[in-house]
Amino acid sequence: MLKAEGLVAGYGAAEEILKGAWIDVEAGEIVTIIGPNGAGKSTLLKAIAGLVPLKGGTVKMNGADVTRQDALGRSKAGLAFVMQEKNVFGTMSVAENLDIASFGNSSGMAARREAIYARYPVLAEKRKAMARTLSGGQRQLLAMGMGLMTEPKLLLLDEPTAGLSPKAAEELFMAIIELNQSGLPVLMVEQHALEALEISTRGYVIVTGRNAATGGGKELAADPEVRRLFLGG
Ligand SMILES: Nc1ncnc2c1ncn2[C@@H]1O[C@H](COP(=O)(O)OP(=O)(O)OP(=O)(O)O)[C@@H](O)[C@H]1O
Repeated sequence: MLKAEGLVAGYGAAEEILKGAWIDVEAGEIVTIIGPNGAGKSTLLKAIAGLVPLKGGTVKMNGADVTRQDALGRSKAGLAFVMQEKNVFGTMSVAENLDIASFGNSSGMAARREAIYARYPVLAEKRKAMARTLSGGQRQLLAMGMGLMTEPKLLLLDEPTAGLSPKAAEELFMAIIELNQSGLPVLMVEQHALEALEISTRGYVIVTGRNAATGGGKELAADPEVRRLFLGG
């Protein structure tokens, strides 16, 4: 489904952050990227989504080369990227946030919004509330709902549980599993590495912009070296 190879990217004149990283996602998978702070995990997701310009490498979606497409083109190709922070418009209502996420594809917008309300009743209850009044977990559901408004083929989530209480984080992981079971593949970056790997079909370890390890989610979560390096033993 997603095949990203040899990605080289960074910010301005500084040393490249991504130095040849690669990621595959197959249909039906949840794939998690873990690694130390500053390894380039978020940059990797942004490079896949077209939000950081690539200096090398290719990104393919379902066999189609989207490397030269900008972020909107990649969204139309089926990629939805949910940022870690500032991922909703705080002074707009829940409904307005969902509608603005339909930018470029307004036909059938109301039906898609209703489908998201059916999936996340809490958003239906709060449809007129300003997004800034939502709890952290509700805000993250709204941000994912905004991604779903584009009818993606692959959902990219950058640290979806960041800043959430343990209970809210667990609920969000459940929401990610449910989304995946409804047929949507997910590629996420997570600081809660162990919990995320436990629900993932596969995982990648990224260190200083390169692939350091890859394997099944549970297998990586149980790997003593991964545990020592990233999970505190
Ligand atoms: N917009 C930016 N401009 C300049 N440098 C940036 C920018 N965004 C990130 N960086 C730098 O790129 C490097 C990799 O950042 P990135 O956020 O991709 O890492 P990460 O693995 O996701 O880290 P963390 O786990 O801490 O979020 C860091 O040194 C960071 O300071």
